[in-house]
Amino acid sequence: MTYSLEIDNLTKTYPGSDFRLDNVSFSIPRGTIMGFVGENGAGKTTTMNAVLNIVKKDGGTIKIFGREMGDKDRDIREQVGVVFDGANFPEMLTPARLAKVMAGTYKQWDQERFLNMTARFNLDTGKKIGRYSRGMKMKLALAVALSHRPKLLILDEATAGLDPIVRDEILSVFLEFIEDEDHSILMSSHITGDLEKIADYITFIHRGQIRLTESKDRLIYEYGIVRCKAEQFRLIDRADMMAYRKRDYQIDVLVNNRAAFERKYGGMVVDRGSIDEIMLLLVKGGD
Ligand SMILES: Nc1ncnc2c1ncn2[C@@H]1O[C@H](COP(=O)(O)OP(=O)(O)OP(=O)(O)O)[C@@H](O)[C@H]1O
Repeated sequence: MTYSLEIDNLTKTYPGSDFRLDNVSFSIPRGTIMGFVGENGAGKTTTMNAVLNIVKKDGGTIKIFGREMGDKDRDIREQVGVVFDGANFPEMLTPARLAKVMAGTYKQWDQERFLNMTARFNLDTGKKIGRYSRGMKMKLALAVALSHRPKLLILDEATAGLDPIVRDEILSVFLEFIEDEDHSILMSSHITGDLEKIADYITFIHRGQIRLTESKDRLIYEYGIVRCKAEQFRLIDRADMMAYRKRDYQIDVLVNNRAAFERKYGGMVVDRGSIDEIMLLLVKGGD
């Protein structure tokens, strides 16, 4: 399998902060979308910033298209499109002017694509960006990111605060983007329903540590949550639990093979878990 992005034992601390990105490792196969989820402050943006060389890593390796990126590697940098929450283009510019600036910045700038994308998103390219709504700014950021012909898109909360109709449009654009099997996406989102729709894999991060990377279909169709009473819980081998969480009247147990679990523990019912529920168990549960 070939990968667009390979992160291996990435570590990062900030001076004066007790947060630590702790040996973060995960990879994104070409042609796929990786959803990146975790609580506020878990380390998603720090990981993405390290990939982009915006923050300097303390240790580990990061390979984009098989190569480590140094400060001078403009060619790799150009192949990475970035959309961060609160994209801030100069407010006085119109998108038409902005496109001229971008055409001077990126060797591969594709003006026709930019015009197609802005038309598709109903963006008035003659209106100052300062007068754009938040959703329009996000769509503009995406149009810009896609117009320098990236192969990897890094999206940090790119659909946050957008209405469901705009989100749906944007998700379709992401799916079209990865139709080219050379293209991949790393996207963080607290809207896990969006990831359930389009991601191929999900990576869960908690307090700077990767808890799990798994295919979304396995998470939805093979993983499961057993909701059991204390006496049932005592019968379950620890090796069969990925995590568990004690609640008022029941204990939720995360298992990675629903069918095998039900065969082994006849009578215990295993529900499908949503990505939110699985995250809660991985984050709040014991194991
Ligand atoms: N420049 C910085 N200096 C010091 N600490 C920082 C800096 N940037 C981030 N942090 C800290 O690093 C931790 C991880 O932050 P990060 O932004 O990576 O989390 P996140 O998972 O993206 O969170 P969110 O979902 O809230 O966006 C937090 O505790 C944050 O306060």
